[in-house]
Amino acid sequence: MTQLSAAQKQPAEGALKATGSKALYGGKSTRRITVRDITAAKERGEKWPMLTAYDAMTASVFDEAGIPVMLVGDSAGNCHLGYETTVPVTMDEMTMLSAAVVRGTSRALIVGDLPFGSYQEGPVQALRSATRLVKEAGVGAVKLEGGERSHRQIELLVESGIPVMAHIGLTPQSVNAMGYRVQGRGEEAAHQLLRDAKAVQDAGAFAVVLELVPAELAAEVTRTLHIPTVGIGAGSETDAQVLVWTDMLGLTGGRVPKFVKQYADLRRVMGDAAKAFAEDVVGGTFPLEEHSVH
Ligand SMILES: Nc1nc(=O)c2c([nH]1)NC[C@@H]1CN(c3ccc(C(=O)N[C@@H](CCC(=O)O)C(=O)O)cc3)CN21
Ligand SMILES: CC(C)C(=O)C(=O)O
Ligand SMILES: [Mg+2]
Repeated sequence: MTQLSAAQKQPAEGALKATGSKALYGGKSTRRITVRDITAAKERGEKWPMLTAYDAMTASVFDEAGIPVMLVGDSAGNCHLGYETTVPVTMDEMTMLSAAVVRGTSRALIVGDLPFGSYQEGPVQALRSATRLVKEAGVGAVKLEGGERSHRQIELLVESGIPVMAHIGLTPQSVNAMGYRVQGRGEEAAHQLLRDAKAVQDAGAFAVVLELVPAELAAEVTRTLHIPTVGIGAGSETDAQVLVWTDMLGLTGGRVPKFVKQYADLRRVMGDAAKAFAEDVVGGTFPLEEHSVH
């Protein structure tokens, strides 16, 4: 591993000065972050990062790096479990993965994604599913897709004491109906997105993901709402940014959406390491005396 520079070991002094010791990223608190901390960050005008995580080990790396919010995304379907889409992911799978991420972290707020089919029947089904993630996995909040169409679900969860992150724009669980297309282009679609954003805020969501919407529209939604917006393919003006961890670290096989920035090439690092191990075994150079017991 290369040595981290001093600048990489801790956030820039400027960032700390601007945000103070309460900052979600770079702040000094070691207790677990809550949705109230997220609300306070919007009041301070602070931007924050979110990453997905699907297992305890990866989550512990991001927790130690100071990532304040982790999403156990149903993107686990295609990024962790080998499905084509997020559609087949079950509550049993999300509960198991979410529990692992909670166990691997001590500081990050963990948000559990409600999978397709676990809340569409109505508010009561949504409450039953969300309760499972809270009680069995220990998540601090849940996320579900849909704006106006999901407002009754959001209302009941919030009334019941479960913080909800909403998700509008491109909603991948509806891939069979909408495809993976940019949402909110054109006047009518832009107005619908604004209505969806207001609906989830009015229903009590503490934050809202905006996926694959024009940057100008995402900026308008961010200015209009008092809850934070979390962008993915939604430009630079949202309060927070989220990426799928296997995309941003170069582990995802195949095509990656164009809004992803790749910060490492783990696929190559891991592939090279596997080949080096295989060559050592075949060539008899592993194990050596130092790896042996007598
Ligand atoms: N690995 C991965 N990363 C993701 O971000 C992700 C998933 N999987 N699975 C669930 C959804 C699906 N997502 C996707 C998938 C594809 C595009 C995509 O191909 N978009 C086109 C733009 C299409 C248009 O212009 O309308 C692109 O070129 O990025 C976008 C989001 C985002 N989510
Ligand atoms: C991309 C984010 C917002 C998501 O819903 C997921 O990873 O499942
Ligand atoms: Mg999701």
